[in-house]
Amino acid sequence: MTPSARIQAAIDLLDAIIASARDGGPAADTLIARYFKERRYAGSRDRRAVRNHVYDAIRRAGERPETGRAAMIGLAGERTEIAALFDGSAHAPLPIEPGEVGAAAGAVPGWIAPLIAEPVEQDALLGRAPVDLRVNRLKAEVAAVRPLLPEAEAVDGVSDALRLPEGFPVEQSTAWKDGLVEVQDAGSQLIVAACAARPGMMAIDLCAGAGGKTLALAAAMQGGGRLIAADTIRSRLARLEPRAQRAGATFIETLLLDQNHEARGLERLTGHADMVLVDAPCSGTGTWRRNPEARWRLTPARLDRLVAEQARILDFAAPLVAPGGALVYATCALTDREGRDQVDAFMSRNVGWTAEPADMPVGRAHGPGWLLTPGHDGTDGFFFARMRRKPS
Ligand SMILES: C[S@@+](CC[C@H](N)C(=O)[O-])C[C@H]1O[C@@H](n2cnc3c(N)ncnc32)[C@H](O)[C@@H]1O
Repeated sequence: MTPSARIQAAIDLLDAIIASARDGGPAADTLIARYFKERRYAGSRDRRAVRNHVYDAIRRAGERPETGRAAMIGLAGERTEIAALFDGSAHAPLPIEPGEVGAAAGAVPGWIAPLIAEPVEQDALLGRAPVDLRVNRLKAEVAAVRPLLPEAEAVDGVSDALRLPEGFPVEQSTAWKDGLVEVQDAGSQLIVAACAARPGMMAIDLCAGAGGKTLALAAAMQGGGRLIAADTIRSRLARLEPRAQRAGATFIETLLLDQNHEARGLERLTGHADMVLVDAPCSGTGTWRRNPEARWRLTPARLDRLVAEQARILDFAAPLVAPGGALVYATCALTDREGRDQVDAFMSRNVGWTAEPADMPVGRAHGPGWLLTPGHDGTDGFFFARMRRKPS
């Protein structure tokens, strides 16, 4: 492909990504993979260049652009080498018309900017994310893994974390294939640390998904005790099984819950858990550096629905906790409605709970909980809080 044809390919892809964000379709990565599957003539350098153009244009535009061409013209306004490729040659975009305007630059959609927690550095939400690993203590110590991944660096304040450069193909490494490491953001690892899981505990990961945090809880429990991974989506829980096998975490039980009838499936566990983790569905504000087009999908109505669902999940999670046990609430969102205010509202709806300060070497206190942000901590963005149920 010529450099100009790569720009046109990026424009075509951006059109598909914009429509998909508007209509709730597949993620940008899926669309890019499909696009190149149908265009075998594109070599690896073409793919890399097109992908970079697409993500540069997505990162640059806080609001969802009208068209892919507008998104790329916006980028061209800041990069003359891209502007020069709108040359009208074969397979190239038509020249930029005088007065043709590109998409506006910005980090965050205007409607959500004022809702993001006050200390968050909004520009850093769209930076590039490294590949963080968690050393799986069920199989290895950090010191034993380091020589296997010499490119990896330690992460201050997160004992089992190693950090690799963006895009490092860790899944091709022996350490990953043998289950010595899992890909997991250092911030997620700190949430699991806040759960203070220990061998012999009865722990429930209530929104387990494919089990990223379940596996870390299993390692903290050293395979001893009872660990239940629950979710409402069967396909997500199914992805946990092979990961657990690879990690040697074979004591995990999975529990498929019926959406809106969760309490029924959880009834026999009432009052039994030493720790319940609610890693709630959320706006994903804190992971925009990994999925930058996700900010074009979010709407005020969707945020309202998420906030209501988080409150509902907290309310059916709380009765599971034994007296003296802990409820840990976490989101990868940075709006106060989903974090600080959600926990404050839970505490005012329920008596007999105390918020425990996290006091970690990374992050900062925020209301009843703890905030991690890309700008301040170099992790994905998270809010989490640990609430202790009064002993009986
Ligand atoms: C943020 S994701 C969890 C990520 C996962 N804990 C990890 O570390 O990889 C939120 C999960 O909550 C699940 N979920 C949504 N509504 C739920 C509900 N009512 N009860 C239980 N899980 C729910 C979603 O299916 C999704 O897998």
